Amino acid sequence: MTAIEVNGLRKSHQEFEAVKGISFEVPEGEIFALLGRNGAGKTTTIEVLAGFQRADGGSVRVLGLDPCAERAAVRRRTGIMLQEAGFFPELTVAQTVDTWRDFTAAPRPREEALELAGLTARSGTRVRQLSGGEKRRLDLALALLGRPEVLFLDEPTTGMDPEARARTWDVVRDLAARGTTILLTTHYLDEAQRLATSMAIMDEGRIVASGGMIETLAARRGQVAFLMPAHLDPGALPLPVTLEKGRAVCRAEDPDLAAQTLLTWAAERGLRLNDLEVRAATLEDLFLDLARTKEDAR
Ligand SMILES: Nc1ncnc2c1ncn2[C@@H]1O[C@H](COP(=O)(O)OP(=O)(O)OP(=O)(O)O)[C@@H](O)[C@H]1O
Repeated sequence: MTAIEVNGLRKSHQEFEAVKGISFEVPEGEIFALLGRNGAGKTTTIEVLAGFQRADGGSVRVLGLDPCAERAAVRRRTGIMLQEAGFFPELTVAQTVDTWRDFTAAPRPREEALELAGLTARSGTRVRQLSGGEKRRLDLALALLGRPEVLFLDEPTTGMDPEARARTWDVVRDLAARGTTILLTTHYLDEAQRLATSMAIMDEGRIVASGGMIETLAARRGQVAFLMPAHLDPGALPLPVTLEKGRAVCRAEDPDLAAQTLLTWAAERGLRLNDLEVRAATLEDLFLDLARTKEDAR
């Protein structure tokens, strides 16, 4: 079943059109990353999906429901973690969770929610004493309280240390494996690449690239990079390279094969290709390519 359907969505803030007719679908149990620079329209899209804002055009469905017309039903079955949470600073973590439990139908036990978010040890700490990353974790605990079928996570790991980030990824993966559909935004491209099964990249309110993560990246060229040997003319190499910050970079559909060609060529000449790196395309490459294409079009 399709858990989230967005069809030609448009949304303006006063005069400014933040979302200009976007469409995508997220099947049940998938992790979908909505990506893009600051101001691309990601949060606006989440706010419409969560029923906080009404679409100006197009349609959205969450679990087959209209988030605006059927707000109560959608709220019961979804969880949301927005960028700015409104907590009461004087309450402890445990008191905050208990307060939210009172407003949640069939909530998880407090200890379970804290455990999932890695906050058990901070249970008695006042919210004002939490670090930024810990506040994000408290947000996650609250978003998970109602055992949501769909979870919206707006920059869930911002401010978290590497360990907390990795732990959050595990929680997200585990929830998806049990059937929860997750739509997340993040500026950490490695995070999106590791977590999401599919993605859409937004720019100025439009989707400029989308698809399955593995398929999208596999269709792009990877690269082989190495320190350019001194006194070697790049034109003499068996494959074309560009020089980027002192490194020779060869873009190739099959980077393993390109590396073999380059290494064999070097060995035959008694040369070493130092600091050799061979890798498939990354989301960061895709982002940079999109930025270059946009720059060239100007
Ligand atoms: N309430 C509002 N009133 C006026 N303009 C708004 C409002 N909310 C958002 N905008 C504008 O709409 C555009 C899209 O904002 P949005 O928050 O959806 O982007 P975003 O992709 O989530 O960005 P970020 O990565 O910075 O969170 C921005 O230019 C923003 O300034």
